[in-house]
Amino acid sequence: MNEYVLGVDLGTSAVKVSAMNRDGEIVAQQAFDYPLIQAKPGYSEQNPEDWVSGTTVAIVRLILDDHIKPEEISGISFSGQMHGLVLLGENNQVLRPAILWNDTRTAKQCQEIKAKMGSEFVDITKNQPLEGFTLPKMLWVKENEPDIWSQAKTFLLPKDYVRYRMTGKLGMDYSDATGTVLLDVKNGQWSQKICDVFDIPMSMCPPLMRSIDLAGKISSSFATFSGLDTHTEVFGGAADNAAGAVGASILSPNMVLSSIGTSGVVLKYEEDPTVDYHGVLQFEDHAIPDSYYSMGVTLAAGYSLNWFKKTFASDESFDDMVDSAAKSTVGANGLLYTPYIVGERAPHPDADIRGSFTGVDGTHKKVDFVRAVLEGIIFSFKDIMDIYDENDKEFDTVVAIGGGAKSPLWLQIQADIFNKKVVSLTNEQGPGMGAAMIAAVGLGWFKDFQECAEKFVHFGKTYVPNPDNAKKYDQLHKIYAQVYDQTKGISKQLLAYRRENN
Ligand SMILES: Nc1ncnc2c1ncn2[C@@H]1O[C@H](COP(=O)(O)OP(=O)(O)O)[C@@H](O)[C@H]1O
Ligand SMILES: O=C(CO)[C@@H](O)[C@H](O)COP(=O)(O)O
Repeated sequence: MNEYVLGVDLGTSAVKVSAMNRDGEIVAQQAFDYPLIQAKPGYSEQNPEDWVSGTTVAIVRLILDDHIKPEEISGISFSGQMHGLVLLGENNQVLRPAILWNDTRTAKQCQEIKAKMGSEFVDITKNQPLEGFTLPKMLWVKENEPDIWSQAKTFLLPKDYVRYRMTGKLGMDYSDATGTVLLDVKNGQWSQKICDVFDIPMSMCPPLMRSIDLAGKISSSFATFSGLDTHTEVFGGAADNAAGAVGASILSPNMVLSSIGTSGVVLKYEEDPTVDYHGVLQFEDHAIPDSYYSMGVTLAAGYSLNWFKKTFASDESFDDMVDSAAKSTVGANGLLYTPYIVGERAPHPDADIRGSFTGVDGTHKKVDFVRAVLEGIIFSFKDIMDIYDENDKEFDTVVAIGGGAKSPLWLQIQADIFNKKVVSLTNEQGPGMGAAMIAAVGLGWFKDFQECAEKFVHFGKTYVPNPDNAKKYDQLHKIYAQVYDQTKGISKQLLAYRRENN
């Protein structure tokens, strides 16, 4: 009999479910898109029911179209978009749309956290309070929607809600729990102190588990709904970036992950829990027991490209639009783009900054704009890599994952801007692969992630920096790095104008 694990990658644009066998081969994949609700500038929400139905449809298609037999699915695990607040009431019903990681409405609540707790907050959570994180979102609901807050009994993160609907069991894994900034990271427990200061009942915090822990089995109601079998074991899973790092075999400090999904992430495996990036980078529990990672996030990486395509190139395919950038030059003929179109997180935590094209010239063509967008996103990653350089963190290999890693041109741009070799995977689905690996290790198919990665992770082409291009990009990055300071005042004024006139 065949045996499979399913890796559920609950992204921001879509859910992708991969079925993998014991030899680490992807035997089938299905995806289902869902919308983002952006009612006001800075707002970003999704309906948790869309995640559940999207995941169910993808699983049903694996069973009906790809002929994966339910009795052959031994385990399921998850990679989940981080930080999104799902509030549940008395009967675990969803109380309002989920407020997502890229929603930046909580500047006031972040200030309140800083004012009330100062550096003690960073000591406990290993992170600064930033708009995207879960605690500020809870405080926003408490302040702005007191009727909803008064009904709230539990909070979950996106993939935890899907897991709950599959198993009937509430829980959250440590890698995602760090991103709530309610976790006392050193002690591996919800922080009583933070709950007390902000008057959040500890009872709202779900039980904690490790990524590889068994959360439960498929419930009979979800089995009826999806066609799955009730023997299938469901494991905790991880934050998408932790799962992506596992799926890209980032298992030692000499390797760095570059992920272009809706967001962009530069991530480094950390062995030492006392490392201090002064809150400029995030610091999280890993999916691998007793280990950590640091990362910097560009809020609008793939999102910038989606926005550009939707707005200026809706008649072209994604591949054609991205490939057209080869007709421009290194540096897009002197055009720079900053990807701050929904605000930014690292290295400029600023909800009010907005994007820009700088140097627009009468000779520029659409291909220059496409190229500037691709390059600007990677310049923002370079800003984060420079923080590792400043902290004497050495690494020699960058592994690229996410939808953006589908483009060979963009992978070469990464190698040239980072001036480091960039390795792709044979399949760009790092988070989905990581989710499947978590289930495989949870089931005991492998003794640890290292052994599992040897079977599951397959590196593809290596992109080596072109020295001439690297030199030009170094010069351009120095110009790019000035744009944030030069545009932040203007961005604030424009945002105030929009708020007054919307
Ligand atoms: N052919 C392509 N070439 C380069 N980038 C692409 C291509 N297709 C999609 N993308 C980018 O990939 C992003 C989606 O990546 P994905 O990892 O699936 O995101 P998420 O997990 O956030 O849903 C899109 O925002 C888009 O910008
Ligand atoms: O906020 C973060 C990490 O802190 C994001 O990386 C989200 O986890 C969403 O990821 P994608 O949908 O872009 O994969």
